[in-house]
Amino acid sequence: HNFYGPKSYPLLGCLISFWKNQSRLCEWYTDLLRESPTQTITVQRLGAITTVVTANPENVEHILKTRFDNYPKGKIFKAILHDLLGNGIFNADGDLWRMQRKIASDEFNTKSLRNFIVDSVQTEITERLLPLLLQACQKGSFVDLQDVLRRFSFDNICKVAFGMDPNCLDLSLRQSDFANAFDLASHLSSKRALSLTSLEWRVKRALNLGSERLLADALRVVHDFATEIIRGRSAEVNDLSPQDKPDLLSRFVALAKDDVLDEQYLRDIVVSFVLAGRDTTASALTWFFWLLSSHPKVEEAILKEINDEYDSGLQDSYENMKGMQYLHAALCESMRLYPPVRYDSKYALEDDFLPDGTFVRKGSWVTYHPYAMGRMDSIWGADCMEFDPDRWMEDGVLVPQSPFKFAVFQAGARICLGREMAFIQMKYIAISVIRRFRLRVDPQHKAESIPSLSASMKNGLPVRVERREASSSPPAL
Ligand code: HEM
Repeated sequence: HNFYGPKSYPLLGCLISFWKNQSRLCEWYTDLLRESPTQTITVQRLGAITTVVTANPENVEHILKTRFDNYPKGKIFKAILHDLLGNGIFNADGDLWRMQRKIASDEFNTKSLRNFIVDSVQTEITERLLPLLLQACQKGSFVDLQDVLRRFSFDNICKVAFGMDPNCLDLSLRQSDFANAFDLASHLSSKRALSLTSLEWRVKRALNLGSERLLADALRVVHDFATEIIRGRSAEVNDLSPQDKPDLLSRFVALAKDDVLDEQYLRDIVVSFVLAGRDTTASALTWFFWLLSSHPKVEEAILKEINDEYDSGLQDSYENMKGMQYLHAALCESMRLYPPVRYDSKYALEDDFLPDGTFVRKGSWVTYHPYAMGRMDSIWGADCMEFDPDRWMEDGVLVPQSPFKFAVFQAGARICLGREMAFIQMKYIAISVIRRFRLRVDPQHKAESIPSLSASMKNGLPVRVERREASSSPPAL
């Protein structure tokens, strides 16, 4: 059977090259996956669980769809996020996951939730984002676009998940305790994954020491806050209808009238949504605006599409936004090269063979790697490193790619539930900003990502905001 991987030694495995490449793990895996004949490698090193990493679409389909039941999140991953998420959808497997998935995907398919998402995004844009950018434009100072986008998506996901507005994008206000605690709790929870062994954080947790003590304090703030909102909402339960209380929590509360979902379970579900929906869209848009700043032709083509669509009459409507296929292609193209979730690991319950012949031993990790997949000639052709939205277009129409090839939102049964919401948010922001402003990235800025699971830009993205002249539609703020 197939076995490719980094240079390894008896006992140590690939420990030495792993340490050498620690600051560039994604790039290192990408190089190794390119060299492997089937774009799959097996990584073994002292002290770590064996991991099969793949950038092969057939293998990805096998893991995420064909043998879905053999590749759950697994106990180790669940333990890391359990204090924050409990059994919420993002952290559950089996029947617990299936039940939440069914309810949540039914709700995500309703028109009323979609309208609510559109309204929340539009309000956040007109009342906070555009005034903030206009002010930066008048002052002529740099603004950290990544920070602005993160605040935007936190406000927005809280409104959609909880029906609550933390008002993070209003920089004149003190950041809410909930937002601070949520930031800290998610940061410290994911840091657990970087511990050498889970024993390290488990001992600290048992003794309430260091980062684990900080985490416990932050979790208390997050959970108390969420519980308070849930109690308030449950008291109103009889008056709830999707029209006047359209957020996700209210929908789950309405379904929990017969005690199917208890208070803690409701809390885990909504907190899961906040975690899943907060930094991903902000990360996608940060890299998108950074790429646009060095690809003026793409920016012009997007602006033309926007102006054509607006000239056709329908202002700021969902249909207008949906119609913009080149913009959609440009966003996909940007996430192909800079996926917000760079890699994602599953746990093998039983021995298995992947379609390319790679053996997976029971108890190992299996990682699919969207970042490396976007950089494979075998998938996207020799020009795979170029940012070219046209590769998604045929005769002016967007041609979607297989989700097993473009696995940025995962694929199969657990495909991201928020992808439509993410596109609504990204497209509205892109349209509103590009129509009115030109963002100039600080020429001194070096775009580097922080070596972590999510693709944040190190030191943010400093941009200067300029008013766009002579656009066919004036910048009404
Ligand atoms: C560009 C933006 C986004 C990207 C690239 C993205 C990507 C992903 C990925 C890779 C997963 C799989 C994670 C895993 O199972 O380990 C996922 C799951 C999920 N995402 Fe997203 N996401 C985005 C935006 C959102 C938003 C805005 C929401 C909020 C509604 C959301 C809600 C979820 C949920 C609830 C899951 C768990 C689904 C399940 O396990 O059944 N995502 N997303």
